[in-house]
Amino acid sequence: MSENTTKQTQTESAATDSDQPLTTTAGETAERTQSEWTEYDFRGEAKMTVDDLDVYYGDDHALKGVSMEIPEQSVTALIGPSGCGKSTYLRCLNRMNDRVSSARIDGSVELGGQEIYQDGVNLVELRKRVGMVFQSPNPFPKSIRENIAYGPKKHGDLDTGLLARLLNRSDADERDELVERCLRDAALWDEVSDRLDDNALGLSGGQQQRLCIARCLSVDPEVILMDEPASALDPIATAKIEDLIDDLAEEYTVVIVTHNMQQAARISDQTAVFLTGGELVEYGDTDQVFENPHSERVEDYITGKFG
Ligand SMILES: Nc1ncnc2c1ncn2[C@@H]1O[C@H](COP(=O)(O)OP(=O)(O)OP(=O)(O)O)[C@@H](O)[C@H]1O
Repeated sequence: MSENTTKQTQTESAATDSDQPLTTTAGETAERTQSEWTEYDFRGEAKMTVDDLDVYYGDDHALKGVSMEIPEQSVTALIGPSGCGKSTYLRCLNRMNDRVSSARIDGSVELGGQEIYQDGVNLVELRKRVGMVFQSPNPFPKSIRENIAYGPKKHGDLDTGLLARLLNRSDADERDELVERCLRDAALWDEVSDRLDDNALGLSGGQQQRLCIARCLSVDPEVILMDEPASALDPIATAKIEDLIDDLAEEYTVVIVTHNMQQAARISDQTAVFLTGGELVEYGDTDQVFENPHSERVEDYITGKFG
């Protein structure tokens, strides 16, 4: 890194003032709190800022003091051996762990400068802004069209009824426009445009996963969390999802858990490496993490010496 490179440490990240723009400050190096921590200069502003996050499941301390900033409109990959806490971390970003009765979460997670763990946060609204795509495609057993229209209808985001008529539009026009836009954005339109009323469960696994991404887009999220979205897919379907993720990052902030290091290297802008025990050991530009990791343990993991 050059001398002028912005220095970003966990300590600095923790000190980010929510009243200030969430950008790094050039030329400063705070004392490192973790010897293996990476200096990281990301481009753009932080969409999410995680500060000193601990997660416990009962007595099991699954995540330990994790701090990191997630830059907007980019792909952040989370990698590490099984059980190191990647999914736990991902689920903290839209409070999915709230559903686990044994889970206790300490620390702070901000979305656009707003604390998501404060009292009074509307979880439905939060999960609209921070959507999630799971490992196994899980479309509703409904038509392709209904899969997309369901969320906005539920949230009242479609101009239906009186409002649509005042705008001189029919409910069907509103819905069909949205369905087409989301399917196009998820690179699925050309494959399904002539069978929108077919049951979504009749699609291939890769198509179902792109439909789930289209469904996630239908409520206009800012952040898309993906938990191994291609692990159940064949190489061709995986390549389509990877291309799609690349396109999505032009507009959205994407955070993806993957077991596949080549995939992380191919698609992400920055990579966070978690190691056993729930520690975030290294976080940095993807090329740097894979080609020149600061941490010996991360190097051993990446070169396959363990994990
Ligand atoms: N719902 C839960 N209840 C209790 N313990 C859990 C729960 N979810 C995860 N854990 C524990 O937390 C730790 C981290 O699990 P997590 O699934 O986040 O890891 P991971 O890195 O995503 O693993 P994998 O790559 O195998 O999916 C593990 O010890 C796991 O057993």
